[in-house]
Amino acid sequence: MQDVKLSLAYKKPTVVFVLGGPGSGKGTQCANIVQNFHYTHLSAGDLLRAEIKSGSENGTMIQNMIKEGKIVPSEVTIKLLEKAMLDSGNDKFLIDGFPRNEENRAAFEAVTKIEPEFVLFFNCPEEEMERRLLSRNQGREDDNIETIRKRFKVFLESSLPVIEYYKAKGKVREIDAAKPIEEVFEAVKVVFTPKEEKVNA
Ligand SMILES: Nc1ncnc2c1ncn2[C@@H]1O[C@H](COP(=O)(O)OP(=O)(O)OP(=O)(O)O)[C@@H](O)[C@H]1O
Ligand SMILES: Nc1ccn([C@@H]2O[C@H](COP(=O)(O)O)[C@@H](O)[C@H]2O)c(=O)n1
Ligand SMILES: [Mg+2]
Repeated sequence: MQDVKLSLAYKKPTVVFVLGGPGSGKGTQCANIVQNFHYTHLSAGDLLRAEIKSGSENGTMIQNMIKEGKIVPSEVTIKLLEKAMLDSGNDKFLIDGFPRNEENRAAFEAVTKIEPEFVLFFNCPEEEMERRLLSRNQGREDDNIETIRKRFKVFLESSLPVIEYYKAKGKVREIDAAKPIEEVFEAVKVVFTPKEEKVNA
């Protein structure tokens, strides 16, 4: 892992944290951003689910945490993110669903020495997020009403403070995520379009 750290420090990658409640549309919008702005999308949740499937020694622990809507220890998630960043060959990343709590945030900064360029925050009412999750139909073990309620609680208690932390630093770009997918992406595009292009448009 030392090589990974050295390489990431050398390349000074651009990182955008993509945050928002469960079902706010992070993954959906990241897919759109990738097509238009040459970022690599890394979903912390997807990496953890892949780790379970791989039969890793941490698999059972991760599976239990996800079923309970709990946040996996940072050490595990950061190792997966670092490896995925290095394997991608890119130097621009959308890190979706991370940092999820203060421990995630502080550990990522300490280990990688990377500060996010900005934080994209999809703000969406809970009733709308619940509707979306209950009709997602992707076979996720945590898309049931019992776990969804736990995930909402964790979001309010542990993830929102991270967003507040970055707000105080002027790094949050907030998007109204309750609108239809295309309208949300129109607002996202404005955030990713360089200032000089906006002036010339
Ligand atoms: N703006 C939108 N309007 C209506 N449905 C949406 C919108 N954005 C996403 N969806 C749908 O809502 C569901 C959840 O979206 P998505 O998986 O992108 O959310 P997420 O924030 O990544 O969720 P999670 O935190 O659980 O991974 C999907 O079925 C998606 O198609
Ligand atoms: N930083 C993270 C991100 C996710 N998890 C766990 O995965 C679950 C699903 O995450 P999604 O972003 O795909 O919704 C989440 O509820 C956590 O259990 C995590 O531990 N740490
Ligand atoms: Mg997602």
